[in-house]
Amino acid sequence: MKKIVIHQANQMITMRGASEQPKIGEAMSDLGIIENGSLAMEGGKIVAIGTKEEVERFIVQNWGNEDVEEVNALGKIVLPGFIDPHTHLVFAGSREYELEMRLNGASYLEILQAGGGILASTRMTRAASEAALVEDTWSRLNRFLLQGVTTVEAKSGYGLTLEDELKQLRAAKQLAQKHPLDVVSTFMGAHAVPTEYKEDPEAYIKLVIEEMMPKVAAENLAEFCDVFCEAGVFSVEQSERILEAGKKHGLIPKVHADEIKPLGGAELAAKVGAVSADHLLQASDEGIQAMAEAGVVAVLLPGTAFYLMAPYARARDMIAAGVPVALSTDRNPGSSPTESLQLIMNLACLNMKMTPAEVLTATTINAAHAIGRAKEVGSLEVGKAADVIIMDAPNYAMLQYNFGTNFVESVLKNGEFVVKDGQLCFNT
Ligand SMILES: N=CN[C@@H](CCC(=O)O)C(=O)O
Ligand SMILES: [Zn+2]
Repeated sequence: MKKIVIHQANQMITMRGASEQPKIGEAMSDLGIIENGSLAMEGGKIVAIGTKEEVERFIVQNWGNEDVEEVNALGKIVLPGFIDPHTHLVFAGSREYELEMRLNGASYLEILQAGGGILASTRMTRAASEAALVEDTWSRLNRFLLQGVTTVEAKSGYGLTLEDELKQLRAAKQLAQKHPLDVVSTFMGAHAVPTEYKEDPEAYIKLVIEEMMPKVAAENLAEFCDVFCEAGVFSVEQSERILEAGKKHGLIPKVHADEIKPLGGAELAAKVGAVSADHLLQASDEGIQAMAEAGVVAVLLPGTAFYLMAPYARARDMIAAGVPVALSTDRNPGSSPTESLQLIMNLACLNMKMTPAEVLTATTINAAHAIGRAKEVGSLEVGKAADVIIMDAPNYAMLQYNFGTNFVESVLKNGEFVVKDGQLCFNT
C-alpha cells in the first residue's frame, strides 16, 4: 500500500476534535494548528499526524525502510480537503443572458415566474442525455478539484419529471464512481413547480412524494431531500409535507430557507430536524435561535448574495447564537456560476465579517457535518480519509488577505495525488 509523508508544513491545519459535533461559537476559530507539522498516510487514510519529530518516530517504528514518497511542505500550509456542501452540479446549458436581464432590473423571482431561471435550465437538462450530463459536469468537478475541493454535494432539481430527476441523480452517481472527487447526492424534485403543473402545484407535489421519492430511495440515488421554500415556489406548509415524506424514505431533510423573502424556512428546518438550512439571507432572529437549539448547520452562500446583488446572511449573529456555520459555492447556472470556494471564503470574510479562521472551519469540518460526512472527512486526524491540500502560502491568513487567488499547489484524495503543481494528475 502506497505510503506518503508530508514533512514540515509551516502550519498543519488539522481541525481536530469536531468529528462528533460541528464547531460553534469560539470553537470555530480553533483550527488545531500544528506548527512545523507532518502527516503520514497509507492505504488512503491518515496514519500519523503531529510535529516533525512525532511523525518521524512513527515512521521509524512502523515503516522501517519501506518505500515512502516524501513531500516537503516547508514554507507552506497543509489542510483538509475542502468540502462544498451545497451545489446544483448536474445540469445542461447556461443562462448568461439572465445576467443582463437582472442588470436591467428584472428580479431573480420574476425571471423564474416568467418561465426562465430554474425552468430554463430544466428545459435544457430534460433535453440532454445522461451521458451528456456526465460529460458536462466532469469539467466542473475538475475545476472544483483544482480549487482544493475533494467532496461535493450535488442536488437534482433540473429534471422535474420522474425520468429526468432520476437521470440527473444517475449522472451524479456515475460521477461519484468515476471521478476522484466524492459526490454526495440530494433529491430536490421540489426545486420549482414545472410549467406543465403551473395551474396545479399540488398535483406536482403528489408526483414528487408518491412517484419520485420511492424510486429515488429504491435505487439508492440520494441521501438527502431538499426543498426551495420560497414565496411563489413552495410554501412552508408544502415544504414541511415534502420533507416529512422524504424522511419516511430515509431521506434526511435540508431546506433552501429564507433566501429572498423571510418565509420561516429556518424555523421549518429546526422543526423537521434538518441537517442544514441553506441561504438564510432573510432568516429571522427566531429562526436563528431555533436553528441553534436544534443544531441545524447554517450553510451560507455568499456567492449567491454577491451575484444576485442581495444583502448577505447575518453570519455574525448566527455564530453568536451558537449556530454551526458552513460555507458553499451554491454552484448552479443561475445564481452562482462559480466553482471557486476560495473566492466564496473571501466574500464571507469581507461581506459577512467571518474571520480567516472561521471561514476555514466553515469549509472543512462544519461543511462535512452539513452532509453527514464528518466522521470520514473534514479534518486531518488518524483514521480519516487522506484528503489533503498543500497550499503555497506561509500562513492561513494569507488566503483572505489576498482575494480571487488560487493558492492550491497539490491535492491528495484518499492518499493519492490528484493535483500536483497546480495541474490535474489523476487517471480514470
Ligand atoms: N434558489 C434556488 N436554487 C438555486 C438556484 C438555481 C438556479 O437559479 O438555477 C440556489 O440555491 O441559488
Ligand atoms: Zn441551492
